Amino acid sequence: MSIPVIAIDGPSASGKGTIAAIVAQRLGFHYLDSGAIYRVTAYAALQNKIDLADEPALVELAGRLDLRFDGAEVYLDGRPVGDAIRTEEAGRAASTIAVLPRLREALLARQRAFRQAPGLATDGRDMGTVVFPDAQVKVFLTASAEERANRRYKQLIEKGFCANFAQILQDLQERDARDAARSAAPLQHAPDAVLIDTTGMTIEAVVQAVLDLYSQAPA
Ligand SMILES: Nc1ncnc2c1ncn2[C@@H]1O[C@H](COP(=O)(O)OP(=O)(O)OP(=O)(O)O)[C@@H](O)[C@H]1O
Ligand SMILES: Nc1ccn([C@H]2C[C@H](O)[C@@H](COP(=O)(O)O)O2)c(=O)n1
Repeated sequence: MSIPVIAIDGPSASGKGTIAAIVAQRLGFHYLDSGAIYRVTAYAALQNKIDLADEPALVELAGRLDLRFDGAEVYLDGRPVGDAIRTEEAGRAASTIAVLPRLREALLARQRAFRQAPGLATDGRDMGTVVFPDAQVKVFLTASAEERANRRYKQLIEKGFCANFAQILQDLQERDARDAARSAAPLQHAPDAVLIDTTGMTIEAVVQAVLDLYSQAPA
């Protein structure tokens, strides 16, 4: 029997990471924030003065990245990167390199290594379509662009960042458009993923909906 995977994909600030992390905690599963891998790769590229369009250099960098995850913290070369990868600029840089097919391929094994007993809950853009196509539960999580921008605004303010609602809404729409338009593993609602529109839903209600899907999924 294969190790169960709950794959949650969807656009920016739809709540994928929040929901996947809580689901993982409730089930005692491992958790993978695949976006953090793209974010920290872009961060490392900028630190190493690598052009974000230079695919061969990025592939080489991805192969030698020393990454460690501990809860919500990501360590690069043994040092915590903290909120430096959580800004909208870092999200844009991650989305920029994420269009490159050979880079995506170079990051696949790193993501699949998170599939360990007793199970994995993960979030991203291609978790159910490319990285774990045999996932037991596939969810496409979304919410209206305004609601997502509002959630991101509050999240940034809580973290002590400056935030402008109109700018966030524009950034988020641009990032989603780029993620959906690329030819390699685009953001999409795949036919075998259950759509959950979380507009107006509480976090707990969304968590429960995903847990219900898991309990109904064939073993
Ligand atoms: N159903 C919900 N209702 C209200 N707020 C929510 C809900 N789900 C998530 N949030 C809040 O929205 C914010 C964004 O959520 P989160 O970071 O999980 O989104 P994401 O989809 O993983 O974003 P990204 O892909 O850009 O990293 C968080 O502050 C989270 O607490
Ligand atoms: N599976 C994934 C995860 C992330 N990306 C890219 C595209 C996103 O805009 C960017 C940041 O992700 P986030 O942290 O906001 O989830 O990384 C991807 O292409 N595939």
